Amino acid sequence: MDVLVIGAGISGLAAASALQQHGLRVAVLESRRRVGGRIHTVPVGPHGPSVDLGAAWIHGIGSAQAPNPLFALASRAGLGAAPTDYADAATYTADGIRLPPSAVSEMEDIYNTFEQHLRSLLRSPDPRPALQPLSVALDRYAAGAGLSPAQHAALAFAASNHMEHYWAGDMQSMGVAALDEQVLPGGDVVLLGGYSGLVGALAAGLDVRLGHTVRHVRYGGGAGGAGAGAGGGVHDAAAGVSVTVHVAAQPPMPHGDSPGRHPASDSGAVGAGTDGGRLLTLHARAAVVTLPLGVLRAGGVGFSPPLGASDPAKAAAIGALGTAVYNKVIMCFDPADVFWDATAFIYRIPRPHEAGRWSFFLNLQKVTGAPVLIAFNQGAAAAALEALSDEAAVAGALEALAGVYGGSRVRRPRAALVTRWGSDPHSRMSYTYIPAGVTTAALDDMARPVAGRLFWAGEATHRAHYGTAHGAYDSGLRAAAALLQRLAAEAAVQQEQVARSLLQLLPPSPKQPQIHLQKQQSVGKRLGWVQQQALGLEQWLAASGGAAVGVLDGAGRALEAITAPAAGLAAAAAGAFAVPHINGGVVPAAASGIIGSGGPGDDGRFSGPAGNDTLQQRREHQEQEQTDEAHMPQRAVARSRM
Ligand SMILES: Cc1cc2nc3c(=O)[nH]c(=O)nc-3n(C[C@H](O)[C@H](O)[C@H](O)COP(=O)(O)OP(=O)(O)OC[C@H]3O[C@@H](n4cnc5c(N)ncnc54)[C@H](O)[C@@H]3O)c2cc1C
Repeated sequence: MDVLVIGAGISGLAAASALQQHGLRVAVLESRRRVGGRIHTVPVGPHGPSVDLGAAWIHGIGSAQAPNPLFALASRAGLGAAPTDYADAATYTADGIRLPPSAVSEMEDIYNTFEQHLRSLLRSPDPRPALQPLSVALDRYAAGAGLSPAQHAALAFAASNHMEHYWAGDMQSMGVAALDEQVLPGGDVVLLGGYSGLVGALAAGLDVRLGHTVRHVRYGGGAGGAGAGAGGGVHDAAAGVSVTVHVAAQPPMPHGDSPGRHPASDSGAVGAGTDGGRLLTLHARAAVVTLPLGVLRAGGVGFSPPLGASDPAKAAAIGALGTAVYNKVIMCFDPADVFWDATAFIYRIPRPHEAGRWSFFLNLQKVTGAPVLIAFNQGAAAAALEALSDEAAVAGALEALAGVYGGSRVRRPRAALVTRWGSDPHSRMSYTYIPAGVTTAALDDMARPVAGRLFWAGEATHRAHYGTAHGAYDSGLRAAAALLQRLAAEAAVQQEQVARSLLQLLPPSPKQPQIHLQKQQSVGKRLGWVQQQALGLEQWLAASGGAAVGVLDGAGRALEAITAPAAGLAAAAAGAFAVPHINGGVVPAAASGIIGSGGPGDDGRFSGPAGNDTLQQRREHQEQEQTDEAHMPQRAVARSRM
């Protein structure tokens, strides 16, 4: 296996898909019994309409030139989408008084000015204002701007609607730096058939292993990686990564969770091994870790070496970033029972002791035609909701609606679903927020690869679009690109070493090219994964004034061409040859170490000036030479891809 991707959420699927497209062998390890993670579309009740328990909106479809990648993916997959307009709303007090448009408009104006003020704080050279809690910033702003108590209260409600419902933390917990993100243009849409259509399209053709709960990740350091050389226990650093997985005893159900289990909880799949499952260790060259921040923080997945040793900043970010809880109470009614406004949204200004509870409802009937009302709760209110039974949670939502519409008008839903993302063992959160005292730089810490073996993706690793599905998707592509770049760099180093070995076999003068060509082919076969390209070699031998050694991969594809400088063999013989190094640099090498008359014997050993060293020993010598010669003057070198 080349790469193990941990987690089959949208970030893991994006990474796996990209890596597989580049020819790598990839397995995705997923603890749940379904793909999608925090994206999960299910019917509300038997034969009910499909609803999203997790992500529902594509936030900002982008422009024609730069579309939101998820919107582009949805379009390619033929998934329908419907826009939502947040201004298409009815706003009520908790006692059912509807605010006139002028009051709503005044409230929005106050909020917009406040938001501009916060953005100016982000641009301030003094970092401290960006670290304060949003609630403190709001109170200070209200005092400074001379807002009346009514205006202050209106601003608090609008800020809750805009900020708490978007980032899902409480104003007291979230910091001003939360605004340091990018918002894609084009307005928001919901996917008509649900978000799971997107992950289904991404997962097609991938090797996804459901019911595989990762318990431990051992990793070594590739050359030059952060943390390289840190103690990895029994794990061989050069081998890449070893992942210990608990495989659930029950056969995974690819299309979802078992009937009767609450769909948002998936609680049965992370067992302690008591369910008769088995432990398995898988090996790969590298891994992409997409574990949710909540799972990382809970510590259920171990890392060797510990992340705190390999990347202290990442370990600190895992502890510092916020794990927001956002929950939905999804109620499906008989079409004849629809009692609420025909607007897309219903906002309710909560009573002071309700702390933002039951303040935001989405009317799916306006958006998709389904007679469904979704109540959202965030932060502490959402966490508290998880302790309630489904019946009690629905009763709370209906009671709030009764305050708005009158008890006699409110009907009971025929089916309902209540999410509990905070206690879901596979996520332990809804999404990441930026707490007071923290900046979005922590998200970069989350994203940084570790030891050249562990690449990180997931919404908590995206500085510009954290907390979103498109940010998660994009982070998967970013991690895949970094991993590919790393493997390519390592391959280049290996190719360079092979090229050195090939060059060692060249004759002092190119009088007997065929003999040495055969020897070189022999080396190529012994190396297993590389063959020298005969044409390039013949050119090299024939020209002696500079030509190319080509290296092919096992499938015969050209990986690299290493071209000698114009002076070629003559220059090399004179002791000033250079071969390309990763990232366009060069590693100079003395002619005496490169040009020799030896070649591989039948036993695979080299003979010649360096004695009877094995190929491995010779490589080690060469590595030592590289180190010793690092300060030698460099000559021009050309590097080309064939
Ligand atoms: C209620 C709610 C509403 C949301 N609304 C929106 C929205 O409207 N728009 C939007 O853009 N975003 C929204 N989001 C956020 C969005 O859903 C996430 O940002 C995104 O889905 C995260 O994807 P991910 O791949 O980073 O993580 P995940 O989807 O969580 O994927 C991680 C995967 O790792 C698996 N895993 C966990 N532990 C292990 C283990 N030990 N071994 C193996 N696998 C493991 C998990 O099961 C999961 O499948 C919402 C989220 C929630 C919860």
